[in-house]
Amino acid sequence: MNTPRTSFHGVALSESQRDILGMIATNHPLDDILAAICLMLDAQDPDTLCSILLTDAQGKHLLNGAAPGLPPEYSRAIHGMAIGPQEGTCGTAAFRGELVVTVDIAQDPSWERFRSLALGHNLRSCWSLPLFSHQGCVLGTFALYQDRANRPSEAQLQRLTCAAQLAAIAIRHERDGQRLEASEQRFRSLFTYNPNPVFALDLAGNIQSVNPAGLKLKPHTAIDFIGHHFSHLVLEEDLERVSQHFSAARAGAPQRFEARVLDESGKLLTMDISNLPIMVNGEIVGVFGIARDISEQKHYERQLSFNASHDRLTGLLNRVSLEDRLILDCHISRRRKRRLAVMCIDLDGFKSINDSIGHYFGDQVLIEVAQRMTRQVRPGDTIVRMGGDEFIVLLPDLLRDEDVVPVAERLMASIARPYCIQGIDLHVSASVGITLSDGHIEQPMQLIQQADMAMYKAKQQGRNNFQWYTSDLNQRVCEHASLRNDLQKAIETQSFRLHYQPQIDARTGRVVGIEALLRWAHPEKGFISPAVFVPVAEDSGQIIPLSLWVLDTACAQLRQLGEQGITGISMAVNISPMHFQRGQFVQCVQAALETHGLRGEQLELEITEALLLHNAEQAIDTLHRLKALGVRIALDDFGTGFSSLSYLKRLPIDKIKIDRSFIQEISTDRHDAAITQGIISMAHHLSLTVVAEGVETASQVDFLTGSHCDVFQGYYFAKPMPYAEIEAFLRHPACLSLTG
Ligand SMILES: Nc1nc2c(ncn2[C@@H]2O[C@H](COP(=O)(O)O[C@H]3[C@@H](O)[C@H](n4cnc5c(=O)[nH]c(N)nc54)O[C@@H]3COP(=O)(O)O)[C@@H](O)[C@H]2O)c(=O)[nH]1
Repeated sequence: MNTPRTSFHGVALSESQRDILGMIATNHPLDDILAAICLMLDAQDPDTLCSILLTDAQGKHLLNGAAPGLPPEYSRAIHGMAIGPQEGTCGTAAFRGELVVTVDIAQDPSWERFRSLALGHNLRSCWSLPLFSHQGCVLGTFALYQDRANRPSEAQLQRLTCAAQLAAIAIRHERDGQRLEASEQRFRSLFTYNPNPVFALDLAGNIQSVNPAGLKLKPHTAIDFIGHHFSHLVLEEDLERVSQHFSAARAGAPQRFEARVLDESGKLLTMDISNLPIMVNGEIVGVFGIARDISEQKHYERQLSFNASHDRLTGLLNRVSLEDRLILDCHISRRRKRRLAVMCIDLDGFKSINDSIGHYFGDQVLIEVAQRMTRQVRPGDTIVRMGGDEFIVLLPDLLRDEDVVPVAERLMASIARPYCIQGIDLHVSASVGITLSDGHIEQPMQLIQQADMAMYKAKQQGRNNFQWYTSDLNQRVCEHASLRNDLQKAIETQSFRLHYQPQIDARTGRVVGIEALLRWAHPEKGFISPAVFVPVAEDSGQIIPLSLWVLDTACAQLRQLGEQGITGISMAVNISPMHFQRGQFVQCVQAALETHGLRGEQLELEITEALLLHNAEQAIDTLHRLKALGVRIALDDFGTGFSSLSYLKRLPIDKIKIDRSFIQEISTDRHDAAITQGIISMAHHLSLTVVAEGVETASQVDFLTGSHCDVFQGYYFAKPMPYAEIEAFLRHPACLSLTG
């Protein structure tokens, strides 16, 4: 080896060391530093030649680091040598992780692959130390070669160790720098490309940096962000809470919370914010604020919760919200020592709107009803749509019980005003049930039941009125419910019968018609009057199947009478307003006539004025269609309803039936007598036949005959009777006595 020999000088070494450390500190390229270390060592010990090899990225091979004294051809040849148990001195040292001394390359079995190469360059001995990272990974090797078989002296080993340490420091420094740079780049990417706004705040809460997504919040004032306090971004109402979270994060506890900010356009955004402490060398130096815009999500959440608690059609609260509101209102009235009124409001005549002109019109009426009601109550009051046409109103702050009356009256009056929908005038009214409480009630929902019972009473009282809850109502409502159940069973088992009552011509005394009257023999309670169960069936809708059965049976038995040779009489059937108002009513009548082979004139439908209360135009149209079938129409219970004469002349009817209440006192009460005579005379002017109902005495017959009444019906002639009896009765058509 022809390298100059110089003696070892400790001082010189430490100076060179300082130089090299300086190079490291000033971030010289690693190649230069490693070469300088080698040159330093080569200069110190001319007997040796240095080589620094570095592990590749996979840690499997050694690559040239620096070896300025070694023949380049040799360095090139060993570049990429494997790390392994028998891979020359360096490959083996890297593999074992310890100093490996090869005294004689010519003899060493691990030099098999490179022996001739080494010997050809006059390299005979090699001593190699592995270089380690902080984590104990092998970074490379530092080796000394000599041109003779030899082992290292103590001083040489010291120099080797010292130089290897310097090389390790340089390599670590460079790798740490690379790692730091990579980590910084990764962090910067996370910051820059984060789709959510990210703010770095100092400990005082001033914005130090903001990413592009954050800048978008207020693009025109972006520059103003930096150095400003985060409070400029936050909505004032949320500021105190946000500051508390910031302080907690600054104290080391990561925070997550929601807050509202205003964007550039003044739009209010709801943000899901994370506040994370920024930790540097174990010290908190600031806080990251990472915000995610959840405005849309919040919007949907609000919508979902609104839908869950509100009625879609009217926007009022729905049934789900009722109990909570009621509990709250009980609490309010207890605390303020006020009265709580609960009103149950059910619309009268609403079903017929739905049934006759369709749900669109029904919906529009409900929307309008909700708006009108809302205008009649105070902001602290509650209106709930229970479903269908039923509403609950809660008034939690009444001074006295009677204060509910004007509210109920206002509500009823506002509901009763006509509804003009697509040019069609519609009318509904309201039946209102009221209950009162001081808020001290264990089960507040009982108040709803009480108001409901009172509302039912209002319905029974003729609708369009309000009624108070009283304790005896409970009993009646229970009876009503049980009657409804029994009715259902009776409908299913067809347990009804029809009785027939004759109608007598006043001039001839002959039977000109019979009226079908429904009869129900309850299995336990015995005979129940239709005056009791028909209204229940009307309320529950059970009247429809019942009415259909009556129509069909009456037609079938009239046909049967005809087959027995009993002809020339008509069959009168009572028609419920609910059935009449159904869209299919005319078709039902036509079908019954066809099924039983009857002519229209053989059937007489008895309707009441209640039919005309809601949508009279529609009712008149239906009557015309029935008349077109030949069917005759009688106006029943005349004199008890509103008996509007203007309507009467427009109605396509054939008869009026004077109500029994007038006939009863006809001989003794001159007012009833006068009214009856007036009705008869007016009806005749309109070319209508007059039937007197409930004729019981000869004097009544005399008076009515003298007043030119056309037809009589009543116990004086015959009570309603079953089919077999009416058949026998009609088989012997003797003229009935028309005088006492
Ligand atoms: N929708 C339907 N309503 C019906 C049907 N069947 C009957 N009803 C209605 O029920 C009410 C009570 O009827 P009812 O108990 O049958 O009473 C009728 C007669 O029995 C009774 N009547 C007849 N003559 C006399 C009498 O001289 N005195 C007296 N005290 N009562 C008498 O009057 C009732 C007949 O009423 P009307 O129908 O008005 O002619 C009643 O409102 C029935 O309409 C049905 O199938 N469907």
